[in-house]
Amino acid sequence: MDQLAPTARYSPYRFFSAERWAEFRADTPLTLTEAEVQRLSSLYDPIDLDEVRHIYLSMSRLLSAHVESSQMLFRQRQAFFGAEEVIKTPYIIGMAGSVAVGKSTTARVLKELLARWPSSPKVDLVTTDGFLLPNEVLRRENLMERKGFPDSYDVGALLRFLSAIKSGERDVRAPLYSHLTYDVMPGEFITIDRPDILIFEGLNVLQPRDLPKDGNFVPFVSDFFDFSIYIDAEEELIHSWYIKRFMKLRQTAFRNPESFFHRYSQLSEDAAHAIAEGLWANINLKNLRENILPTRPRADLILRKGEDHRVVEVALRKL
Ligand SMILES: Nc1ncnc2c1ncn2[C@@H]1O[C@H](COP(=O)(O)OP(=O)(O)O)[C@@H](O)[C@H]1O
Ligand SMILES: CC(C)(COP(=O)(O)O)[C@@H](O)C(=O)NCCC(=O)O
Repeated sequence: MDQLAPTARYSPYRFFSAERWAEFRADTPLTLTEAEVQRLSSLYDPIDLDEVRHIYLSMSRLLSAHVESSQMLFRQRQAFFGAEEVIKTPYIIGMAGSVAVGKSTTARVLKELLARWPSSPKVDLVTTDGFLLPNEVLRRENLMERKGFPDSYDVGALLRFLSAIKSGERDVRAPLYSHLTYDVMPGEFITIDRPDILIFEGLNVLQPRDLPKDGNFVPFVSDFFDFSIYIDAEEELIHSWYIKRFMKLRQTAFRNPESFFHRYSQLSEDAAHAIAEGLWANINLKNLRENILPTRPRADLILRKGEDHRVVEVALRKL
């Protein structure tokens, strides 16, 4: 597929090799140990301390500057409004990218790094899978083959959640999803209580939608973001990561009789491989091409991963 760097003369981005990007770390201290990084990395998306040092510390330093400037703006607005109350709301970082590109690991590592800034901000992480419609509804609406597509989410609930967070509400609940049952978990929630920073991660978080003709306010999910990150890689690489992960899961998580995919652990290697290829081609690749990749140019920062899951190029939107 395409390279990140554009052929067109104007691009809203500046592009950096991983080596160049690493230099922007400056004096940002490394606050994670190898053991902590291993705990945060998922079995299927390896990351090591070197990658944290080279890619994540510069990212942490950049985000620190952005968060600080938004806090300064908040104080100035407070001074501007005088006696009027101004509510301090969480700084929201949106994170998008394909299935199997490694969003969860990036989000978890980033969360830990941000929480270890000297100011010790409260950082929370929410994934959008909890906002998927329950399988019962997806089946009824013939959407099981579209799990992860924009129409498989309860977009209203998602927007209500972000709107409550941005209004500074306390104890806002987000529903949870289980990869074991392949379904949302009825009655299970994570409660978000006015964090300083919220990382909001999911396939479609940069998705726009049709604008209502009547001029009423219908927000995009990304309207609530202060900063957005897209995790990118060549289509063929993500494909291979998805298949490898599926084949590993077959020997681990799918062995659990309660796993939705348990039957695939009983199949021959070839038959399971064919199932994984089908899921990739019919659901995840389609979703990547139709809905996810088109949102890439909306991100403030793009991390492009290479062969061994390492970031090889970074694109940062010019201000
Ligand atoms: N069928 C599954 N069983 C167990 N865990 C899974 C399954 N599918 C995905 N996961 C885990 O769920 C998380 C999210 O996966 P995914 O949506 O593909 O995004 P990403 O790979 O970008 O983090 C990952 O940590 C992944 O390892
Ligand atoms: C649950 C997901 C839709 C990801 O959801 P997200 O947190 O990005 O909203 C995805 O991991 C998934 O399970 N996709 C369905 C196709 C498949 O089984 O690969």
